[in-house]
Amino acid sequence: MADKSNIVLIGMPGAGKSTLGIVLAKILNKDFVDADLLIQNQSDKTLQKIIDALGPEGFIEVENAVLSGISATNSVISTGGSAIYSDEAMKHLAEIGTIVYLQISYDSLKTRLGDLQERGVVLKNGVSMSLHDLYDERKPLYEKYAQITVNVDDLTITAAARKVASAVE
Ligand SMILES: Nc1ncnc2c1ncn2[C@@H]1O[C@H](COP(=O)(O)OP(=O)(O)OP(=O)(O)O)[C@@H](O)[C@H]1O
Ligand SMILES: O=C(O)C1=C[C@@H](O)[C@@H](O)[C@H](O)C1
Ligand SMILES: [Mg+2]
Repeated sequence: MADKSNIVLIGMPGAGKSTLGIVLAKILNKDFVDADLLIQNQSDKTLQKIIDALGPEGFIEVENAVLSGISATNSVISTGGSAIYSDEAMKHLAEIGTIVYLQISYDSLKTRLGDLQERGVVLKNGVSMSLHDLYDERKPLYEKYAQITVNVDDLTITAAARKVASAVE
């Protein structure tokens, strides 16, 4: 049987998966894996360079392959915001851990993210896609894969990490 000792964080870009993830790992006495850094390591390129070179669909293929190959145990795994576009990867992550959706409102997304173009976000329908379009497109996908949902609007990183820890313990 697969080891389900991992906590896998999903959610909108800027929801705090990376920032909160490491705090959560300390609270839960787990290791920490940032999937974005695995993608960079395995491609030897920055995320933005991969997106620029391969386009959104190409980046999603690379992300799918890297996430599907994760074999971590007893870790908090922070995914990138676009992980939910890869069904194979999400199924693998559900087999090796509990999927926790860090939910934020559209207003929080807007405040956290700033400029979409600067942030290196995957815009599947091209650069004309607004932040609102992105939120509406992704929200049902995060909900589809979530096993536990934790709203982290208006919480500090530490308070949000404690709330997630209580939800999973
Ligand atoms: N609870 C919070 N309160 C205030 N700011 C936050 C909070 N969580 C994250 N931030 C800030 O939002 C920004 C994005 O956070 P972070 O990089 O952790 O997001 P992410 O979910 O990992 O995004 P991505 O999907 O792009 O990897 C950072 O500047 C971070 O400091
Ligand atoms: O939400 C997104 O589209 C992304 C978020 C980042 O974490 C990276 O995975 C990448 O820049 C794409
Ligand atoms: Mg991150």
